[in-house]
Amino acid sequence: MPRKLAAGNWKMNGLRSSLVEIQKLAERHSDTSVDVLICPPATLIEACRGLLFDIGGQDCHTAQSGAHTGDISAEMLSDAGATYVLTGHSERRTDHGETNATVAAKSQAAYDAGLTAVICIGETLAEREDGTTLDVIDQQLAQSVPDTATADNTVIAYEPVWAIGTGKVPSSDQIAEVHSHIRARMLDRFADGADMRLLYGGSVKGSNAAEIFSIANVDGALVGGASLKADDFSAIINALEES
Ligand SMILES: O=C[C@H](O)COP(=O)(O)O
Repeated sequence: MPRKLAAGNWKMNGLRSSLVEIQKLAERHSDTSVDVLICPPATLIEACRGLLFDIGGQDCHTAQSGAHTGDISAEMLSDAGATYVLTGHSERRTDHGETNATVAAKSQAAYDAGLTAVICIGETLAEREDGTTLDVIDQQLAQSVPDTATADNTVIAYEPVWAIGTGKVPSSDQIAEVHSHIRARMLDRFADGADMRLLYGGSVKGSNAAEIFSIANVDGALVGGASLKADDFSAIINALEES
């Protein structure tokens, strides 16, 4: 059985004053039975050192150093105390034109720096409505997940683009279909595919978390908005612990 993981992506939110939310969460979940990951903005990673939880970056460059103004490398994230990094989040794919090939290169850079990559995939609303969801997922998995992926260095996050920040959540059957499809592809491709953690992301809240965590092959969640406040994220962690 894969280890359960509750991951919070703060996106471009959070000042030093927000660290109190992580401290509160750490106090409440000091004996948690699940893995908890917080991906704050890069400016706060160093300040999170020593906290109870795993800390991750939200993106990294394909190179470890060089003339890339404004970018951050996986090695730098690791040096600041991160152990994970998100790659291929839909906001990076959409806003920054990241292709599957870029996502694979960033994920490989993460592995090379000793980080675990949380590789994000998911269909748009148009693709869902066209009935091409599983084809899109297949292509993203084939092209974004490096051949060097293992259950230790890789987490797959299924985030339907239309469910991110919208309050719209796919039905349990829709999540189950995609997660079982991803599991089958990971089993086909990797010897330890059964242990690779598969997260669902998109409008996860305390009120829907238990239902989502009851779905087969859902090993946790990648949470945006509801990870910003300790009370909200705590309810999701509780639901994962009880699942
Ligand atoms: O990375 C997190 C996802 O984009 C989900 O965001 P959300 O929980 O605000 O919908």
